[in-house]
Amino acid sequence: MTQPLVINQLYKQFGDKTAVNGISLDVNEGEIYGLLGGNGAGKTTTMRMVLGIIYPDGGRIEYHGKGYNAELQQGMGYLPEERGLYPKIKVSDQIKYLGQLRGMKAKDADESLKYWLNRFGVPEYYDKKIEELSKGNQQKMGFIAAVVHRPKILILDEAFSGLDPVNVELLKETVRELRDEGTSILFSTHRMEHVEELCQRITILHKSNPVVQGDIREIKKRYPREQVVLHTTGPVHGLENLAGITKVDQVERGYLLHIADVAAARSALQLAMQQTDVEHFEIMEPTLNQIFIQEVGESNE
Ligand SMILES: Nc1ncnc2c1ncn2[C@@H]1O[C@H](COP(=O)(O)OP(=O)(O)OP(=O)(O)O)[C@@H](O)[C@H]1O
Repeated sequence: MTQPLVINQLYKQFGDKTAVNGISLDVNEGEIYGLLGGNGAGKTTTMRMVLGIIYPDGGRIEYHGKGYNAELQQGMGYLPEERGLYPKIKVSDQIKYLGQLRGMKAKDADESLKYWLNRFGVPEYYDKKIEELSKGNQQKMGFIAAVVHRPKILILDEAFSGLDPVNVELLKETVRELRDEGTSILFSTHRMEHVEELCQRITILHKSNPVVQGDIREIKKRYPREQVVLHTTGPVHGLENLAGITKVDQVERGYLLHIADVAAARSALQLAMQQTDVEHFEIMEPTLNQIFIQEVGESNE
């Protein structure tokens, strides 16, 4: 079976600025693929090339094994980072029109729009103009515009920006459902916790270059474990004097230790057991946030 989306050595230059410098990745059917990077790293440019809005200067994109063709638009959906809907036009007129542009019959577009408005608990927005809605609700309408025609490939650029926590959960659930129905989703965000929850594979871009790529669990194994959680019933004295312990933070139920090596974790555990009962001991995996900051510590622009 051919993959829905394969990007091979994609390259884009604006004047003398290289915006994307040789990115390759592929998205499977029923996958949410994370595209990460600081401001100006090249995420939106990559997405716009996938959508055929701008042309690559080098490299190739294949959709189900074929190059770009106009019909593809019917099978793709896009939620842009900046709001893409017209403020003065009614939600229903606008989204039904977009659905029809992507090959839907007027009746089907109408039914689909009503389904999504109900799904998000806002059927009354059907007759509202975009400018009458709050920023977060405009974002939800943008999401509906991206999925109204049930695209096979969905491009979400900062999909959760401007949403309150309840709406973030609602949208996350919806994105997972679309994935489970087989949609291939390319997902960009600055929020690492969303990536940890939704994506299995990622690419981190830094200054236009892919710097980290692959399965999140495999990526984490490549980074040293530098923190230890130690929960105890009583105090532990002398942790800061052990070799290899670089910092001791007191936390609610014990300590968070910063370690230089695993031997330091072992000696901390031994010391704690000599003095009190140990309730919990864990050598922590690095978080994606820590990996991101390590790789993209320096700003892009
Ligand atoms: N149309 C354009 N003309 C000139 N330069 C551009 C254009 N579009 C993007 N760039 C430049 O290309 C680089 C990558 O921009 P891009 O918007 O892809 O980054 P991004 O990773 O999406 O950033 P952000 O997280 O801030 O949205 C930036 O330096 C940007 O200024």
